Amino acid sequence: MAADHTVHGVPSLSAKVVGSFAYLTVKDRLPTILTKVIDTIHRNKNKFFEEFGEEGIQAEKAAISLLSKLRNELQTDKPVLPLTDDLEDVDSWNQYLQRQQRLEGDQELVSWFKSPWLYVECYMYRRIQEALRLNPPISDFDVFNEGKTQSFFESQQAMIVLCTYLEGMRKNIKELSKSQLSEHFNKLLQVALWGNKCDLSISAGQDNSQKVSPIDSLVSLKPFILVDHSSMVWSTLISTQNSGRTGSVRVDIVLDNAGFELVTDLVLADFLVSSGLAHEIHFHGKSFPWFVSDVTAKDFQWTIRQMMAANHMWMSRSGVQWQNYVKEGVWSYHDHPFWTQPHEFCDMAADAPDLYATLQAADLVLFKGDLNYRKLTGDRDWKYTVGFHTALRGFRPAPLCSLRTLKANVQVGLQPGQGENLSSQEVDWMTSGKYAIIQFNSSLAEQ
Ligand SMILES: O=P(O)(O)OC[C@H]1O[C@](O)(CO)[C@@H](O)[C@@H]1O
Ligand SMILES: [Mn+2]
Repeated sequence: MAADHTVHGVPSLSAKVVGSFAYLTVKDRLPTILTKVIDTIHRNKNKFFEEFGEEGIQAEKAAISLLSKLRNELQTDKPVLPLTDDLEDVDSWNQYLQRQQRLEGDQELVSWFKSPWLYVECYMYRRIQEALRLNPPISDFDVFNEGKTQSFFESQQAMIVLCTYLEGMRKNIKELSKSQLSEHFNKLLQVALWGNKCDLSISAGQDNSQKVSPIDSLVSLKPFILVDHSSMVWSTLISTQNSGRTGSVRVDIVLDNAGFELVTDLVLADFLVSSGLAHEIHFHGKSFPWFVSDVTAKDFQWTIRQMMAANHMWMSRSGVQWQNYVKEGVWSYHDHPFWTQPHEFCDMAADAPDLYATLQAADLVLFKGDLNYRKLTGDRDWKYTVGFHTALRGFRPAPLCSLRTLKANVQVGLQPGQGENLSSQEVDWMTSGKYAIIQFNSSLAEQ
């Protein structure tokens, strides 16, 4: 299926619009990320030496040299180059480049500032991976690991609050009425939503010792949820129970960031299982380090181990419970190369039919975070009032819901005038992470 730069006249967001958020990201934010990656590799020089001797040092130098070259290509708007490493997704990436080239036509080569933002930003993370893959002794080094670990430890206080809430509820969860369950569900759905904001702001403000509860802050955050379809998500879960089906209810969570956000997702998943609303949770993560803080298999396992080892009774008890869920297969972690590719999700059925079929087996799919929203909507310059269903362009493997704080300038499904009002009050409302959506679509028609 062809990616199209303009769908029904709706263009992809791109750095070619000078001054746009895409432009500022490609011009300033991406080179800054690359500089930090280079610095991280350099700071770990001694570790590479200890592990691999002189070969480790050579690999460190060679990787840094490839990344500096990458930064230079980006900053001088050079053509996007084919990948040359041995990962399983190389052909798919190189075919995608050809696809983009066909859309560009003969006149212009695909390049950093001219092509769709979604494509070039994803490509940058894949090139970081290439720089490591081409230098085998350090191929598995996660350049974003330090930040992810730090985010986990900085939000301990908020995690304790969440685990205490969860363990308190677990005791008599089977006796709760439907309306009590629905209240807990709404709270934990919102916690998972705001977990996408940025850890510290929801956890304990600037000061970690000040114990602001992520549960208590939900009330004051409520006005910032621009679209709230949580009742439809609830109805979907309940209807699977009422339909008299014998099979088990399965919820898939397409994860976003490690650290506090992942813990909020695991707390929600635990609630779904322990309440009996779901019987199986499939988590989908990334197969290599991606967009700075996204969850990989290692992060997933590390997080559960850290929880188990925590020096707090309820936190470690939650960790033990989660480890059991994994052992029993009630929870499972999956990755698929498609999640670390640049495709809009409407391409999934054609380009990753196995993954699409996997999602079709779910009763509900939750998509966490901003990047997943950009991929759901194709990262296009949609009008605010266009329906979510329209923007999904046929992507409907199962009833789905996006839980996302706004960090990029794409938003659909707003009320007439809502977007314009926000724009007149706050220029950066779409990118600051202050606003959020719980946006649902079930298969057949516009909501
Ligand atoms: O982790 P999230 O919520 O997907 O956020 C990452 C987002 O941040 C950005 O870098 C923009 O701020 C986007 O490229 C990306 O969509
Ligand atoms: Mn992310």
